[in-house]
Amino acid sequence: ITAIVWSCINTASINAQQAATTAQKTIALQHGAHGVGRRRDAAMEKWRAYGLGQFVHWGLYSIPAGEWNGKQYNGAAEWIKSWKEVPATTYDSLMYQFNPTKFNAESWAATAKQMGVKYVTITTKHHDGFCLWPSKYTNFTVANSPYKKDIIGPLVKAYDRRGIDVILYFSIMDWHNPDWRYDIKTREDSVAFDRFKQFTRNQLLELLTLYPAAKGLWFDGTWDKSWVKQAAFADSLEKEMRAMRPGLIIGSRFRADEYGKRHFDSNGNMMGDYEQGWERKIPEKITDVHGNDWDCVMTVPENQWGYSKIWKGHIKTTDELLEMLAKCVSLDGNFVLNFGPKPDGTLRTEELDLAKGIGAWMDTNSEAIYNGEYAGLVKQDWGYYVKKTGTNKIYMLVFNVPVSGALNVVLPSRTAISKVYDLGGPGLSYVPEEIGTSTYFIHLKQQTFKRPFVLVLETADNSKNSGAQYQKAK
Ligand SMILES: C[C@@H]1O/C(=N\OC(=O)Nc2ccccc2)[C@@H](O)[C@H](O)[C@@H]1O
Repeated sequence: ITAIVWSCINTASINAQQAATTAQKTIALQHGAHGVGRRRDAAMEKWRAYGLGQFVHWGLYSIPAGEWNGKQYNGAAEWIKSWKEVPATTYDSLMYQFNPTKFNAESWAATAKQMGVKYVTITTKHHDGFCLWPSKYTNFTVANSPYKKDIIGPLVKAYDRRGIDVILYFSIMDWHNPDWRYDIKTREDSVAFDRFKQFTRNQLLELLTLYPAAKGLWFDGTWDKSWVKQAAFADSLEKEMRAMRPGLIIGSRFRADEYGKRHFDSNGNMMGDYEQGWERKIPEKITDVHGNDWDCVMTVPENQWGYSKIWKGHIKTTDELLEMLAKCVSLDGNFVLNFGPKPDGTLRTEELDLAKGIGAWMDTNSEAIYNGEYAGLVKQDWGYYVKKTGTNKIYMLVFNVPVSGALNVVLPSRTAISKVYDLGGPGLSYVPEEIGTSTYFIHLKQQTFKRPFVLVLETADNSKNSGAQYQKAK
């Protein structure tokens, strides 16, 4: 017996040593993630519950709309200033054409409200450097356009008073500012970029001061070496902004740690409050999101954020976008759909139609989207599970009805379905057929469905009658 005991002790100690060596050693970081795991304060709990958001990309790029001197730009319309065919000064003179006479912040916000969005991310300044607010740190703003008036203020007010939270998009990269650098190679670069850093700090503090209702900042244009090398500056600026606006929400794209690691620091911990890497892509499974909050930002065409006259390639339909929304919420994320308003300030018809279609579905089914989280159930082909935060209510968002008409549900053992009903069909309920321990078929009552629909599962603990017999499979 002694020999057996000794061999067990030896095995255990060898396993412990192996575990220590394989576990990554934690690196001491000054400017890495400042928290591990999810923020649990009210502001972040609210962000986590949004489910559906709207992105708005609007600026001077909306005027050329992907075309220059009659030629189509192959990239994303909001990047047209970077096209070699476009002289920067000629692009910048578009400021003198910016006059969205039909712009109406209230109508944009009303469209978003009807669509069912809970937050909106609005471009204040994109990579081209044009500011949609009258910044006092540059002349390249709406104040010097024929339009003259602030765009951001009315938008914040119109959305906020409808209960839609506003997040301000801000591009660090600024092609208009002569002090912008892609990398810091010389003394001159360093002197210029120090001026640029102060300009950036001034504009961000200005935005937080002018628009105190804004709940967060969505940073972009932070991938170049010049900014990646500013770990200390960016960290201190983030701290300053958070101190100025308690509860402020900032994603993983803002800053790098002192080893240049972005989104996840050198110890693998996420920077910021939520992961911002899901741009035009959606995680496949829950392990892809590493237990973090995240949102997916999505375009209607393949890759156009700003208004583009011609939408090439596949244009996503209402049901495709609803399935993306369902998938995001089922995996603990939010889904943010982009709108690229026209230069006159109106929204394009295709986007208005999508907003109406999504809104109509949300009118019936939004309780399966808001305050939703990963249900922890075995994924089935028919669609997506969403669990209502803080309850045992589970929603089945059905997009693919099997030819059998029977939806398979596998629950954790000792859990039973106590009730099933259709969120959309008043009084339409189901009696599931139990075909194994905590395994069921829900036999749908109709054969064809034109739209995605939601069933509500109420579950109960049935550990007491664990030996329960189940109905003979029919
Ligand atoms: C929301 C989009 O954000 C951008 N760029 O996004 C990224 O760079 N995405 C990215 C890059 C590397 C990894 C993951 C995502 C911008 O250039 C674009 O014009 C648009 O505003």
